[in-house]
Amino acid sequence: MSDSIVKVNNLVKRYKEKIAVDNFSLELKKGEILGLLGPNGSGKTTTINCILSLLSFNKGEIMIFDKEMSPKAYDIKSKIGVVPQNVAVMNTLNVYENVDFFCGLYIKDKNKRRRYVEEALEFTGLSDYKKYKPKKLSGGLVRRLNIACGIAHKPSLIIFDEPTVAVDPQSRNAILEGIKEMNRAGASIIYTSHYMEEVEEICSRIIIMDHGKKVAEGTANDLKNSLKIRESICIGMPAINEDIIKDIKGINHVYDAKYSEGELVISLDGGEHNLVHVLEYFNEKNLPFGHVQTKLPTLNDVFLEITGKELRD
Ligand SMILES: Nc1ncnc2c1ncn2[C@@H]1O[C@H](COP(=O)(O)OP(=O)(O)OP(=O)(O)O)[C@@H](O)[C@H]1O
Repeated sequence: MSDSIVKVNNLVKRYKEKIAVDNFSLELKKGEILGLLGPNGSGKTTTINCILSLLSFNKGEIMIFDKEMSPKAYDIKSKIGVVPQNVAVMNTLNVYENVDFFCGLYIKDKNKRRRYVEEALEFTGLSDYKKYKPKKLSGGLVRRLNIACGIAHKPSLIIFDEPTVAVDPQSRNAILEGIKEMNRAGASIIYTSHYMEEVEEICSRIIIMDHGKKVAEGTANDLKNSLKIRESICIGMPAINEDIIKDIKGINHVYDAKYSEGELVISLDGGEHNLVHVLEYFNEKNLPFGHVQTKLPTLNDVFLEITGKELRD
C-alpha cells in the first residue's frame, strides 16, 4: 500500500447552476494533518461530503486507502471517523450510550467496545458526564461528545468539519490538543476551518479554498514566504509630511509606506533588523512618535494577496 490516505482528483460538484466545488484536487498522506481553510461558502463541507460519499458529484475521482470510494464501500468507511459540522448526537441517549451506539456500528465485541468507549470519554474529558443527556451539557461539551462519537472506534482517517465553531476557548484548546494527540497516536487527519490561527497551529500542510477552487497549498511557512510583504512596522505619529514618507520609502527593503489616522504603516519585502533601521532614521530626524509595533504576515495576508479580500468574516 502507498502512503496515500485520501486522493481527490479534479472534483466537480454542482448544485443546479451553482458550482460548489470546481476542479478541486487534494492528497492526504499518512501521518499528516491537512488543513482545508476557506471562508464560509468556499466549498469545504461539500468537498468533505463528496469524499465520504454522502453526496454524489459531477466529475472527478476519489480514492481512500488506494481504493475507489463509493456509498457501499463499508470496509473503507469502517476505518474513517467523521466529526460533522452540525452536532449529530441523540438527545434521548446519555453521553455513554451515545458513544457506545456509534462505536457499536463498527466494534461488535462487547468488552473491546466498553474499553474503546471509556477511552474516548476519557480522551475528550467526558468521563464525569457519562449519565448526562446532551441537553444538559454546555455547547463545548456537546462538541466534545460529537468528537467522542466520531473517534471511539479508533479510525485511521479522521475528518473534522469545523469542530470548534461556537466553542468556548477552554473546550477549543482541549479539542485542538486532542486532535494533535490522535495524530500522534497514528491517525491521518483532514481538518476544515475558517479560523486561520487553528489551522496554522495544528496542520502540517494547508490548502486554501475560495469559490470551490484551490487557491494555494503548502505549509504555513511556505505560504507566508510566498508573500511580497514579509513584515510590517506600524508607528503612531501625530502627523507626517510627504518628504519623510519619501525618505522612508528609500530605506533598504521598504516596499511601501502609508500614513492614515495617526499611524504610519511601513511594509517591507524582507531583510533583517528593519525596525532598527527605521528607528535610526526617526532618531536622526528627531521625529516624535508613539506606539511601535511590528507584524509578521498571517494566512489572512496570503488570502488577501491572492483573492483581494479578507479571510475573516
Ligand atoms: N444543498 C445545497 N444546495 C444548493 N447550494 C448549496 C447546497 N449546499 C451548499 N451549497 C452552496 O455551495 C457552496 C459551498 O458550500 P459549502 O457548505 O460546501 O461551503 P463551506 O466552505 O463548507 O462553508 P461553511 O464554512 O459555511 O460551511 C456555497 O455557495 C453554498 O451556498
